[in-house]
Amino acid sequence: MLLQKKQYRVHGLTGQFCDASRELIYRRSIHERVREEFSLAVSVAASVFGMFAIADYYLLGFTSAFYMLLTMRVVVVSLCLWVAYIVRRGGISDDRSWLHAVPLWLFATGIILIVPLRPESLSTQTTAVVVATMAFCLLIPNRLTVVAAASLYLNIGFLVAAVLFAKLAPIPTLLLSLLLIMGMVVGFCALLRLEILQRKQYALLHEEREQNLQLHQEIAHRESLEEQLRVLAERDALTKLNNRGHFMNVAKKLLQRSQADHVPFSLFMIDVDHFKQINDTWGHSYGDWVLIRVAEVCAEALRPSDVIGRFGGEEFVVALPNTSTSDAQRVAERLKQRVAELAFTDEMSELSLSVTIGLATTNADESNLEALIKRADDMLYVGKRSGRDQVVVCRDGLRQD
Ligand SMILES: Nc1nc2c(ncn2[C@@H]2O[C@H](COP(=O)(O)OP(=O)(O)OP(=O)(O)O)[C@@H](O)[C@H]2O)c(=O)[nH]1
Repeated sequence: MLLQKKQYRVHGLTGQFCDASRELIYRRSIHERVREEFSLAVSVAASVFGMFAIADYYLLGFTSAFYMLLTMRVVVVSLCLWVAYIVRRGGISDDRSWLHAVPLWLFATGIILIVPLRPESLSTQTTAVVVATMAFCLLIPNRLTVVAAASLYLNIGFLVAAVLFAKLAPIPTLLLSLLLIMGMVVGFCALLRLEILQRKQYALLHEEREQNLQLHQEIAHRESLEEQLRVLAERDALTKLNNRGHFMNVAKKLLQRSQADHVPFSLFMIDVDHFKQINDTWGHSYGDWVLIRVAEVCAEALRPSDVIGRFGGEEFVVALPNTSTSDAQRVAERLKQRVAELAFTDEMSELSLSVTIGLATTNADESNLEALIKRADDMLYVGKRSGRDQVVVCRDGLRQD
């Protein structure tokens, strides 16, 4: 934050960002607006400057001084309109920003040149110089240094011309100097304040944007952490199936729903046969891999509404809401078949894998998940004792295989 504040510090005299790269970025961001405003301001000022040819005519008539003034006005107006056109068409790139100064120096020169040709109208011209100084400051956006230099040239040039050609006495010269200085100071301060305010506004907007961005990143990071924590809390690290605790929570809700809807709810326990031998023969990591493959095959063979979890070790549990015993038995047989068909390569190619499944379905008013698991587990035990690789079904406390 401190670093950002430093980036957005504005210089008290130039009204620009102290950080040159920040100033460049700022200028680029307002480039389009400045281009249009500059072009419009120069076009309007050129038209007004040209219109004063009427005043020249009334003061001088068709004299040589009038024609000289007219020529000067035509040159200034044409050049200014040309620059305004260039700016509007192609814009001013950063390396050609001096083009902003050209119309100001042209106007200034034009106004100064009026003094030797119309020295008697000095008071009117003094007003014009003050107005022009203000116009430079207020109508030329974001170019404080350019404007300050051009204003200085206009005012000093005008004062010198007034002394030389209008033969101004020392006291009126002093008064005129004070008036011009006042005009320059007021114009400069107004522009400086405008520049500083604009940059502060820009800095605030950017700081707010950056803070918003950081906030969004923080929220996304927290959401991803929460998701990771949730996965850790609910998933089994090895098989990525629901862990026992999460399975129990979900299965309990499903069982309650089935009871409320008066539909059957089946559950089976799956145990990999002779799994210890797999570990002993190929090692623990191969055993892990077998568990992962069994978990994948089982999960793939189930409906989206069924829920599977790892109960512990090489034992899995499946809840089948709205499923009768006969339907659940078909699913169990299918699972057993899929596991048996699992193909292992290389070192484990000789492995013939089988599972024993104990199946139980709820009685009419049964809502105790633990009791259902116990019955399925009992059937699993029966299956293990009677040769493994089979599905053993229990309904209403009776065994059916
Ligand atoms: N690789 C691996 N082995 C595990 C994991 N959890 C439990 N086991 C092993 O699984 C084996 C289970 O052995 P037993 O309970 O005797 O069962 P079994 O060998 O499958 O025999 P039956 O179930 O009677 O067919 C044990 O050796 C455990 O160490 C695990 O996450 N990874």
